[in-house]
Amino acid sequence: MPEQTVRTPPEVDRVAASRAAVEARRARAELKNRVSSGAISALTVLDDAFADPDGVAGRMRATDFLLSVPAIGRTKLTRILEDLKISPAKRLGGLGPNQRTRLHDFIADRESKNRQHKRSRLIVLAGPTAVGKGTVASYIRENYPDVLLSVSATTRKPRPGEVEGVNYFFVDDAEFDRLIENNELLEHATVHNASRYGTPRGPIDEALARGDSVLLEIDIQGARQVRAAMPEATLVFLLPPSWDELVRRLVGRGTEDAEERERRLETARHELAAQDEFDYRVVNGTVADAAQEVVDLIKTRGARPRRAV
Ligand SMILES: Nc1nc2c(ncn2[C@@H]2O[C@H](COP(=O)(O)OP(=O)(O)O)[C@@H](O)[C@H]2O)c(=O)[nH]1
Ligand SMILES: Nc1ncnc2c1ncn2[C@@H]1O[C@H](COP(=O)(O)OP(=O)(O)O)[C@@H](O)[C@H]1O
Repeated sequence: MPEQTVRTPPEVDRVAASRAAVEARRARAELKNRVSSGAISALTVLDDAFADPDGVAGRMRATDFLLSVPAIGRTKLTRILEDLKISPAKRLGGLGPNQRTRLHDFIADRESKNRQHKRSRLIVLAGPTAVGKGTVASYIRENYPDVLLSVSATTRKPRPGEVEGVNYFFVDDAEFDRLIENNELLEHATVHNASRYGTPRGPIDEALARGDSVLLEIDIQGARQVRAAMPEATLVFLLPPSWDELVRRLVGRGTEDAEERERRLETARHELAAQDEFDYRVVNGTVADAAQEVVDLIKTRGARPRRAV
């Protein structure tokens, strides 16, 4: 029989205590990871800590807690602790009432700003036919690589030079139906009474989860659906400098015959009437200026909607 280690009671207590300490450290590390990955809100952790000072959250040090909050590093930490009048070694459960209030307000304010900040990350660019939506969107894709341009699915046939997966995902009617049935489109519409167009939901959800900005260049029916599905989206309406210039651009593009142009201009009159539903209006005078204005709106995170013109 193997020789057994006989432990005296105090030693048994010590082993158990050290196991418990290791387990508690592991639980605190796990909680820190969940806060830093955004899986759990820092405010929830704080509420838990104050409700149960001896629990996992309550035993967490103020320093470790703050460092797990996204975008707080060592440099900011020192200033924040000073402002909140909390000593670095303090555990959350051991904070006094005033310290609790200050820390709670600080985190609540931060989380509320972050929510606003996320709100303007999804930007919808819409406007009447031939105003230059496609041109401005392409300019943004080429010159502002940190803005992701959503690639729509469409049943229309590719034009010469258009690339699958860059300009559109070209699909047939059956595939478009399948995308709708599987709830894979954030919005979809039949545009100009012709082809169907839709925004794939997956890449947008992934980009927003990463914290990236996404631009959708879609028609007005689509913009309304996005607003209903994601009220936090920012809607931008692109305007022509004048009606005559809009007609010039439509004719100049040369992609529609006279009858189709008339039909589109008739639609454009209705579309222009929808501009007040949008958060911002941007005049497409020059492509570079309009693109810059749209990108500035993406970067003005959390700003309250204002009229650009
Ligand atoms: N609702 C919606 N409209 C889209 C989508 N993708 C493109 N559109 C719109 O469909 C219209 C036709 O686009 P396109 O076929 O490229 O032709 P264009 O009119 O010559 O630019 C434009 O008004 C686009 O804004 C989409 O995913 N959803
Ligand atoms: N700022 C601008 N100034 C002059 N022409 C423009 C401008 N923006 C776009 N265009 C031209 O107007 C036409 C329509 O633009 P397009 O991007 O196809 O419009 P939309 O996608 O809104 O239908 C194109 O020939 C394009 O080159």
